[in-house]
Amino acid sequence: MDLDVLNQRGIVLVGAGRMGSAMLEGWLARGLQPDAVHVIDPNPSPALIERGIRFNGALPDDPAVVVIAVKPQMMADALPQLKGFGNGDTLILTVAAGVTIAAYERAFGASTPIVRIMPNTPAAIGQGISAIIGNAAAGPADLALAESLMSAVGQVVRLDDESQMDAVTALSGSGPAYVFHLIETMAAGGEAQGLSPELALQLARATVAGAGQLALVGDLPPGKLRENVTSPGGTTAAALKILMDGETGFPPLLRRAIAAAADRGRELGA
Ligand SMILES: NC(=O)c1ccc[n+]([C@@H]2O[C@H](COP(=O)([O-])OP(=O)(O)OC[C@H]3O[C@@H](n4cnc5c(N)ncnc54)[C@H](O)[C@@H]3O)[C@@H](O)[C@H]2O)c1
Ligand code: PRO
Repeated sequence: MDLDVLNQRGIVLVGAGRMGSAMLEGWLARGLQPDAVHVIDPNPSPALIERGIRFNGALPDDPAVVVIAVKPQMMADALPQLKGFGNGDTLILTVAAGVTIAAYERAFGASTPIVRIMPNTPAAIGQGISAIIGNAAAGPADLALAESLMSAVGQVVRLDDESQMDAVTALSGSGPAYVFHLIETMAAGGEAQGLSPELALQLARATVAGAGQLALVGDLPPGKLRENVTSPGGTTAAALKILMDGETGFPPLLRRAIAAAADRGRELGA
């Protein structure tokens, strides 16, 4: 990633909580200079302060990028102080769920380049995936800069239309939580069969991580990987009969869960 423009002009991060810090860790690891980073956050993390990042101080007049990573519910408090970064050369990036590009254009002005991003927390270890979409004022160089920043912390996909963002949020933005819950519930299932909590958790974690890695790096689609585990008439088939049930299994359950998350995204943006 070419960080020269960020190291020269500076980057402002508004909100350094779980998602803001996860991205910042990835950028620092790839050569972003701590003294080029200006964080606005009323509750700065001591770990970040120790890195030499500037907190809640004077901001550069013309930073290359402003990254907004506050909760959607805090947006009305956070945006007014940033208005001065609008209608210039500063690229506005935002990771907030639900909040639409139109809302940022109202705050910054429609000629401001704005890119909406939906990342996820595996960004903290460089294994995230982010979807990006820009407004009309965001040109190819703006999108390239947004893509370059987010590819420092994982994969990046470009969306065709902002209307896809709530579905993306429901799938990959919130998705790590579903997987962590899968680990919890698989471990609980192992415990119910007599394993100790520690052993059940170790087995569940390694199984989900290993299966995830296999699905990511190999050429085989997940359905084929599933078949490769499933001996006819064997143990896996007995479990999948329950999990793949069209009425009570994963398919209707995850369809409902992802729909609920997407609906909530639409509500947050309304
Ligand atoms: N956590 C995730 O998995 C995830 C994934 C994708 C997108 N997001 C989006 O990222 C954003 C942040 O979520 P999070 O989980 O990091 O939340 P968080 O609560 O961990 O972090 C938010 C941070 O914003 C700070 N803050 C509050 N008001 C502020 C203000 N007026 N100005 C500056 N900073 C302020 C808080 O002190 C906190 O550190 C949300 O909009 C969320 O939709 C989160
Ligand atoms: N975390 C945020 C939320 O729960 C957005 C995606 C993941 O709203």
